[in-house]
Amino acid sequence: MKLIVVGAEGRMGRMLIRAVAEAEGCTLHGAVERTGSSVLGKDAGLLAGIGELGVPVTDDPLPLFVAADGVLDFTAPAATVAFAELAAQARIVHVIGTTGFSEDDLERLKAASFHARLVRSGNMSLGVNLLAGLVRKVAATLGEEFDIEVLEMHHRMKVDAPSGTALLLGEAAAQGRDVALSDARVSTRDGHTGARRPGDIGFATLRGGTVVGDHSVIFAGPSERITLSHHAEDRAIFARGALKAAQWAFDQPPGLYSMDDVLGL
Ligand SMILES: NC(=O)C1=CN([C@@H]2O[C@H](COP(=O)(O)OP(=O)(O)OC[C@H]3O[C@@H](n4cnc5c(N)ncnc54)[C@H](OP(=O)(O)O)[C@@H]3O)[C@@H](O)[C@H]2O)C=CC1
Ligand SMILES: O=C(O)C1=N[C@H](C(=O)O)C[C@H](O)C1
Repeated sequence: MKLIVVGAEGRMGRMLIRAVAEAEGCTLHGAVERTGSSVLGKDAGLLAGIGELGVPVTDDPLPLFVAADGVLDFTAPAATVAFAELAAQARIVHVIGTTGFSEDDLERLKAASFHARLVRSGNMSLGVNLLAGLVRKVAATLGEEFDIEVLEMHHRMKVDAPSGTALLLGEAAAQGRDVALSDARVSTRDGHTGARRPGDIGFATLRGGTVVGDHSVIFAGPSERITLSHHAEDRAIFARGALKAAQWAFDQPPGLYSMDDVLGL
């Protein structure tokens, strides 16, 4: 499978270049960075620290997209929406790990999925997607006397909050309770907030250091508490999931898919 990595210089971009170069049946077809980036023209393999691959980083995605099978995209919302429109024109697979989308962005991704095969998830790891299933089940089993709080911590460079994973886990809890997350979500508390509303799903965000990604869903009930957690130790887990998603989507019709579809959960 001929794959392009966009956002090649990023933390995930460099990890993805390494993962594609090592994966059986995959080749790195291209590497893209934004116009003005200091790494344009540099070899993608050297950028990723694995030796020359003969793939220079470019800021011109279109010629690459038309001759590729898929694109791995962990960039930023505006960039991803533009790449999805190109993936739709080229009728290829677009694996989207980017987080922090607005409702309008999500509508545009949906439109692109009429022609492209899109797989989008706030977390591409096996562990988090399994955890989401557990959260859904526990939330469906426990009543509203158990308060649900989602706690996350990430490295100091992360730009969006709550994390895509926290929202994915919050969605799972809301599905378990058969409510809309938008009605139950409480993302900020400051000052005299009053008592907690029954049924709220709260989010708390910590940022600092080099933490790859820690998430806990706490079910706090009368005199007892259940905590379900995931700790990401290496970004390789996200890259592995993204590659699996690309290979799975290769045989699918156009559409918007999730990691549940990819993993058969
Ligand atoms: N779903 C998942 O499993 C995971 C999701 N993520 C998400 O992936 C995204 C990226 O994370 P991370 O790698 O840490 O972030 P980085 O900031 O390290 O990397 C993003 C890269 O994308 C580049 N970029 C931005 N806009 C464009 C553009 N228009 N064209 C080409 N390249 C562009 C950035 O360039 P510049 O610096 O010049 O802006 C940067 O090099 C985030 O949204 C994060 O939350 C991260 C890990 C796992
Ligand atoms: O920005 C990150 O680093 C991560 N982003 C994703 C998120 O928003 O949940 C996934 C992972 O936790 C790392």
